[in-house]
Amino acid sequence: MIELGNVCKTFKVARRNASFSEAVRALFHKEYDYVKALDNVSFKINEGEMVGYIGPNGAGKSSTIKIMCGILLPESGTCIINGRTPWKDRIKYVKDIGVVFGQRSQLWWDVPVVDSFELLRDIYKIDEKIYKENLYKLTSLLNIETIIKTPTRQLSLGQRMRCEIAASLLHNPRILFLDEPTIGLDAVSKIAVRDFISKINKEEKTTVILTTHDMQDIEALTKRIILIGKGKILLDGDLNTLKKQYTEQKKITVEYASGTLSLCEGLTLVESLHGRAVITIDTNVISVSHAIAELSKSLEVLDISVAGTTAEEMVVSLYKEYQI
Ligand SMILES: Nc1ncnc2c1ncn2[C@@H]1O[C@H](COP(=O)(O)OP(=O)(O)OP(=O)(O)O)[C@@H](O)[C@H]1O
Repeated sequence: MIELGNVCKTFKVARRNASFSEAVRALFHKEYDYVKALDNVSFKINEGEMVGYIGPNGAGKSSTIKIMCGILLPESGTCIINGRTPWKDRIKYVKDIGVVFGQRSQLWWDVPVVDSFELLRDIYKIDEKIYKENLYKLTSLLNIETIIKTPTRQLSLGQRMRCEIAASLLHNPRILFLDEPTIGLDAVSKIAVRDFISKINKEEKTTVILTTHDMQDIEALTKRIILIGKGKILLDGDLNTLKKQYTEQKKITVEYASGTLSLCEGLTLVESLHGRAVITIDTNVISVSHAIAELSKSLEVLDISVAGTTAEEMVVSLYKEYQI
């Protein structure tokens, strides 16, 4: 169980001066700005849940993850994870968590990946039998058996990311923090990483907290999302409910043999060409079934498809509404 209560974090940043004279003055008298990265952040995550932690650039996602990992201290608030405060019981606590920062590596750069794994086995004091079992399971599931003998620096991004994920799970952590794990990966690698995350959440009941800007990751993996903006938690809820709530428009594509397109209130034509029309429906004005009935009155319809709301569209609406 993860429980954060009113966590606040402010960074003190030396002010950059625009002019040369100001820069010289700053040598003798430094001025600072204060950036409120987290402003009373509170949430609870149950064991075995997979949660998407989303927000625009600079919202405070990585700062929250760093606090939950125990590598950043908040100035106030509480953070209790599996009964421990991350930055206090460090040695015991790290055995419970696995971390992947998509933009940083936890593998030693110049040595073969398997040597990094061996070092992690020593650091976490993983029992030999468990280590061997996990190494076999993770390398085969992530399809990295042949590449772990290669030094990290010679791996492609997708290969390295799969090795990073294996490294984070060698010690059987109950919680996995993933900060942009699919950043920069091609479509095939993204799907492989997503499938694996989904598998360990379902089969091992590992709690997963995922931050990403890739809404396809969110759509594929999480039921619940927590939205942070300007350091504040703005929303916490079920992805499908939010999708319905935050997107009033649906897109409908009609293919027809004959007739004249006539649009009633709530319908807007996006494009029309050779018996095929794309129309948006404002579901606040007219329901999808009524819209289809109305269109069928004036057209000999061959085929109709309604596109569901994507998480991407929902996020655009959310960011607009919260002005973040
Ligand atoms: N070490 C630091 N020193 C000073 N300011 C920092 C530091 N780390 C983060 N910040 C500031 O805190 C705020 C939150 O940053 P954070 O990295 O948590 O955002 P984020 O949501 O992870 O962003 P992104 O999606 O761009 O990675 C930003 O305004 C950032 O500039």
